[in-house]
Amino acid sequence: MALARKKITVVGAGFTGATTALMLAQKELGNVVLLDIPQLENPTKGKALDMLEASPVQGFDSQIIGTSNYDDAAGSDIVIITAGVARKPGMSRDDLVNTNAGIMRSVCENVKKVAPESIVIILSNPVDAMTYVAYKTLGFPKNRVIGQSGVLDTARYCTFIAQELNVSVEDVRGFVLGGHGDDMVPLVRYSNVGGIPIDKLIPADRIEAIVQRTRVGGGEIVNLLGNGSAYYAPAASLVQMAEAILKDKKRIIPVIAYLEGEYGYNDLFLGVPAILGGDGIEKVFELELTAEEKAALDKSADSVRSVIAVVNA
Ligand SMILES: NC(=O)C1=CN([C@@H]2O[C@H](COP(=O)(O)OP(=O)(O)OC[C@H]3O[C@@H](n4cnc5c(N)ncnc54)[C@H](O)[C@@H]3O)[C@@H](O)[C@H]2O)C=CC1
Ligand SMILES: O=C([O-])CC(=O)C(=O)O
Repeated sequence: MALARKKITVVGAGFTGATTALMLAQKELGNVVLLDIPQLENPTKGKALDMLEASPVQGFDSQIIGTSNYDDAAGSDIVIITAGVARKPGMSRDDLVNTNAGIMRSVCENVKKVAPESIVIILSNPVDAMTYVAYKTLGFPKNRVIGQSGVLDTARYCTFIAQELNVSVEDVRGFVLGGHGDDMVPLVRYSNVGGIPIDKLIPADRIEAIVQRTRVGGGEIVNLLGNGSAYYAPAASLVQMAEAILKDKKRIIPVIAYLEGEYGYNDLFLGVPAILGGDGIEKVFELELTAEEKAALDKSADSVRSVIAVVNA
């Protein structure tokens, strides 16, 4: 019996969605369906065909199709949602909430019909609140609705640490807790380079500068691009999450998870370290935090709660 390839649908064929589709195919994680609105059906088909035509050169055998028809997404193992508007200089992610909540609801109404068994990963901003909207609309169990922020925020943090020390990014470990906003919480105490705690390697004022740069890392790219937001590192982050699930790798990755009592929060989606495997979020880790770290996390949780209040109004 032939083993079937996995099927991954990427909703939203803009900068992040298209980049994600190509990276998924290059890694041969499955066949890819790239889906956008009917008005953009031809450009979406064109992007998908262009990617497919890279496959003989790069030697990957994943199929990629472009569509605006949810029937093509039927039976997807993973659905990645990037649909929505991106911010421009001068805007915060939270300014996108009303527009993107409407888009998220309509996308999820379709996803739950055609791919009721899928694991859904949300990228659209403000992502903690959009993951909440997706969860409420989909009605899927909490382990199958996951938001992306921590992989990206941690990647930025690790990039800056590696740059500071002029060492390989491969040896930098750390993670960022909390919401995907300017009060996210890079956890310095749990960060190391080659096993050496970073406070033994980098002076306190430079660590603080790295933490601050990480917090506004998305805005730094928005200001440089001028008309949109980051997409290469966000796409790479989505692909790492999809790979962990599709290969049941059981990686420990920071993800936006639904919390029911963890860290003292309820009915809230927030970035926390978790095991990501074949069942989606398989376990959330509740770390011991100092009073200062917990206060920072509370502040971040409050920000997310205030955006969720807007979508619940
Ligand atoms: N969570 C995170 O770490 C990150 C989140 N983002 C967010 O991801 C979202 C997408 O960003 P980009 O790809 O750069 O934007 P983009 O504007 O390039 O692409 C968005 C795409 O969504 C499509 N779309 C809109 N409504 C749709 C619907 N109902 N169904 C299907 N497709 C629909 C648009 O036609 C467009 O092609 C934004 O909200 C952005 O803020 C971006 C980077 C990182
Ligand atoms: O900054 C933005 O608007 C996009 C995003 O979430 C990021 O790059 O972290």
